[in-house]
Amino acid sequence: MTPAPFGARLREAMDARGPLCVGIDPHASLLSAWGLADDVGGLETFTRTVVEALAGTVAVFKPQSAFFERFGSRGVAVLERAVADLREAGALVVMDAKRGDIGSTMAAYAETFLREDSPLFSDALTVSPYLGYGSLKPAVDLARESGAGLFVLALTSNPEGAEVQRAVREDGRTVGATVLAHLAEENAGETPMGSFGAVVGATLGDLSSFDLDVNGPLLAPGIGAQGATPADLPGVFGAAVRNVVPNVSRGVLRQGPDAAALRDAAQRYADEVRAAVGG
Ligand SMILES: O=c1ccn([C@@H]2O[C@H](COP(=O)(O)O)[C@@H](O)[C@H]2O)c(=O)[nH]1
Repeated sequence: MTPAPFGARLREAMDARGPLCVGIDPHASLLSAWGLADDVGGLETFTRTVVEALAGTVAVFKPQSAFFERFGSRGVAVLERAVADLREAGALVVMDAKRGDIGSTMAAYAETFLREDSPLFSDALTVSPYLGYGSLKPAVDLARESGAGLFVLALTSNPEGAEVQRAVREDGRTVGATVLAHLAEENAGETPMGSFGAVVGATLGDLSSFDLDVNGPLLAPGIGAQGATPADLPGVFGAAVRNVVPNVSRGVLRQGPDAAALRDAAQRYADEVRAAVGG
């Protein structure tokens, strides 16, 4: 049986656990700060500690695939196990792999992360539209079929993103605004919201010149280590703040390896998000 669409499952999870997304980014510097070796054993202990501490309370996790791929197939095995354990505990997993390629290759990426019987099947995947939004079609189609979702890079949190995303097209729209418009089309008519979200950095200040009302989720990295705070969210997202999934990775992970300290940090961010956006 195909599960409910990602957008509906995400809304339910946000209502039940709050919208916070905790990133699992096992940087070498974090492994070292936790007293772990920069090897697969350290990666495994780090990941298991985060999963065991937070999987029962946080709504969404965003493992950063790069930090697992760094260790080759054994690192990917740690990632597979984390995805399975997080989902088993009732959390949603957004795989941050930022895939994007010509359509025929995109289809293979989609099978890797969005086909239900794949070992890396995730509730949603981050993808790049910068080979043209249409190149993402195989991922959109498979996500619809498997009840998964996508988060498409629209306005990223890093300052370098602007040279591409704020470039103005011949029709006068920016590239980022065009990505947002595509997402609004994908999500048209979906309730409670569609499954095709945008990545929009929490670091970007006032975005009122963009139409963020895509009737889908907005994954907002940049809180914590990159300088944004939960209090910034209403100013950045305006009315669309109700669909924001704020991500914090290092801001939480730096509090480890103590499980209680990780839980406290995630709870503090969750409380600050609630105070800022309501709910
Ligand atoms: O625009 C983007 C898109 C993705 N990211 C990713 O989010 C986390 C942020 O980590 P922090 O430690 O909270 O800074 C990381 O995995 C990035 O690759 C982003 O930062 N900005």
